[in-house]
Amino acid sequence: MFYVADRTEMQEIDRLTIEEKGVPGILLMERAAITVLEEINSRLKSINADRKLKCLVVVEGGNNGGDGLALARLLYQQGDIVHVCYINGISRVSDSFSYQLEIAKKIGIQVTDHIIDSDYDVVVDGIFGVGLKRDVAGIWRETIETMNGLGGFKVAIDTPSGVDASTGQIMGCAFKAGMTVTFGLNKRGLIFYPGCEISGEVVVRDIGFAQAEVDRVHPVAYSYNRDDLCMLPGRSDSSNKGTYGKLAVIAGSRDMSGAMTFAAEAAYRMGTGLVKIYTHIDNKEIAGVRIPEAVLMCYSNKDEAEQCARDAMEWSDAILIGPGIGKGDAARSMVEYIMCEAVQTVIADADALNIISEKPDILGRHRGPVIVTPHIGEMSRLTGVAIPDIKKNILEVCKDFSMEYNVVSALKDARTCVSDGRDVYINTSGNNGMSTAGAGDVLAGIIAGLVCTGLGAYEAAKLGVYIHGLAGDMAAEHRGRNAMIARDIVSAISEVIKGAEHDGQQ
Ligand SMILES: NC(=O)C1=CN([C@@H]2O[C@H](COP(=O)(O)OP(=O)(O)OC[C@H]3O[C@@H](n4cnc5c(N)ncnc54)[C@H](OP(=O)(O)O)[C@@H]3O)[C@@H](O)[C@H]2O)[C@@H](O)CC1
Ligand SMILES: Nc1ncnc2c1ncn2[C@@H]1O[C@H](COP(=O)(O)OP(=O)(O)O)[C@@H](O)[C@H]1O
Ligand SMILES: [K+]
Repeated sequence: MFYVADRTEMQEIDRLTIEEKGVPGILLMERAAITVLEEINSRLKSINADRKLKCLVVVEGGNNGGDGLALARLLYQQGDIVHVCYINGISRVSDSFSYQLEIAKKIGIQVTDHIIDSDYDVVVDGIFGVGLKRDVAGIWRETIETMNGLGGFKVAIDTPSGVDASTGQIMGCAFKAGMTVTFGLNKRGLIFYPGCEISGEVVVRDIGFAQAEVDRVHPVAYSYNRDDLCMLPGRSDSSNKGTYGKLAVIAGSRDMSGAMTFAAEAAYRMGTGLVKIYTHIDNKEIAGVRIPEAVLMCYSNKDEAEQCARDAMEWSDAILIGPGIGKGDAARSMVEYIMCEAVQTVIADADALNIISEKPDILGRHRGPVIVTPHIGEMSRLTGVAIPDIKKNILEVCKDFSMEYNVVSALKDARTCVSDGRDVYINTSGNNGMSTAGAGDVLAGIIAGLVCTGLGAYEAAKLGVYIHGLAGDMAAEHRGRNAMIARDIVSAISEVIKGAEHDGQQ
C-alpha cells in the first residue's frame, strides 16, 4: 500500500518536517535536487559517464524553482553545460530560492530571463510544483509552450508545471514531461488523467520527510501494489465448498445472457464455493453450456422473479444483483426487495443501479453491507451530477456518495476510486483494452467472489478492483489491447492470483 497525497497534505508534511522537526527546507531542497540528478544520470549517462549534457533548467521564484537551481548547480559541478531561465514573474520569492540563486550566479551559471534556443539534451521544469494555484497564463504559458517545443529529455521536478497536484486537471497549459521525479509521496495529480499522461514516467523519491509526519497527516488516498495481493483470503486443507461461500448472482434478462456468465465465472475463478444464477428462463440453455458449474433458478414473470429474490436471500451468503437484468417490472421488484431486505452483503451493479437511481431512497434502507459499482454514467444518474463534473472530481464524488448512503462505492473509470466514505483507494492497475463490453460484469463477479471467500465489503471492493486491473493487464499481454474481450479478463484471473495463494484459516 502506498499513500497518494494531494496539494494540502503534501504542503502540511513539508511544514511539519521543517517547522516542527527542525529540518531546514534548504536541506530537503538539496536532497530533492540530488535525487533528480541521479535519475537523469542513470538514464543519460549509464553508458558513457563522461557524456557532457547540454541542459536547460527553467525556474520561477518558489521552492520548486529552488529545487531547479540546486539541480542546475549539481549538473554544472559535474561538468555539464547548464543554462538557467528564471522567469521572474511572481512577486513573492521564497528565501530558499533567493539563496540558491545567489550561489548559482556566484559559481558562474548563466541565468537569463528568457529561453535561449538550442539543442538541449535535457530540459528541466522547475517552474511550479505543488504551489500551483490557478490557471497558467501570460509569460508562464508562453514559456511552457516554448519548452514543449524543444527536443531533449524532458524532466519535471515534483509535478509538471500546469498539472493540478490534487486532481490531475490541466490548469490552462502544462509541461509535457518524459519523467517526473516527485518527492516523498506520489501525488493524486500524477495518477489521475489527464495529469498522468503528461507526467511521463513517475519516480517517487524519498528526500527526508519523516514517516511520523506522513502518519500525522494521514493522507486520505492510497493505492495498492503487488505486495497487497497477500490480502487474498487463504484456503484451509480441511475445507469443503461451503467454506468458501454461496453466491447468488441475479443477472441476465431476455436479451442479455453474457453478463451473468462473466460475473458467475469470475466469482468462481476467485475461489467461491458455490454460485447460483437467478435469471430469465430464456437464458437457461446458454447458462448450462457456458457455466455448467453454476446452479440455476429461472423466472418467466414478475411473480417468479420475486420467488427468485426470496430464494436468493434465504440461500446465499452474498448477493450480486444487476448485470444485464434490464429495467422491466421483474427486475425492479427484485432490486427493491434485495436492497431493502437482504442482511448479507449485496453487490449492486449495472441495471440495479439504474433502477435505484429512479428511487434513490432504496439505497438508504439497506440492512446489511452494500457495495455499489457504478461507472461514471451510472454515478451521474445516481447523483444528478453531470459526467464532466464527476470526471474532474471522481475521488470526492466517490467518497461523498459512500458517506451519504453508508455504502462502499467503486466508481469505475480509467482510474477507479473505491471509498467507504472515510478514505479512498485509487486504482492504478488496468489498461484501455478494458474499455470493452462485459468488463464491468467481470469486476462485479471478482468483488463478489472476494466477499464469499472471506473479505469484508470494503477490502473486497478495493482488492477486487486491483485484481481486475491486473487481470486486464495480463489479458492485454496475451491478446493485445485491441483484441482482448471480457472473457480474456476472466481467463487471466487465475494467472494473477495463483502466485499469491496461501494456506490459511477460514
Ligand atoms: N517547502 C519546502 O521547503 C520544500 C519544497 N519543495 C519543493 O517546493 C515545491 C513547492 O514550493 P512552493 O510552495 O514554494 O510553490 P511552487 O510550486 O514553487 O510555486 C511558486 C509560486 O507560484 C505562484 N503561482 C501559483 N500558481 C501560479 C500560476 N498559475 N501563475 C503564476 N504564479 C503562480 C504562487 O505564488 P503566489 O503568486 O500565489 O503568491 C506559488 O507560491 C514543491 O513542489 C517541491 O518541488 C522541496 O524542495 C522540499 C522542500
Ligand atoms: N482505459 C481504462 N483503463 C483502465 N481500466 C479501464 C479502462 N476502461 C475501462 N476500464 C475498466 O473496465 C471496467 C468497465 O466497466 P463498465 O463500464 O461497467 O463496462 P460494462 O458495462 O461493459 O461491463 C471498469 O472496471 C473500468 O474501470
Ligand atoms: K515542476
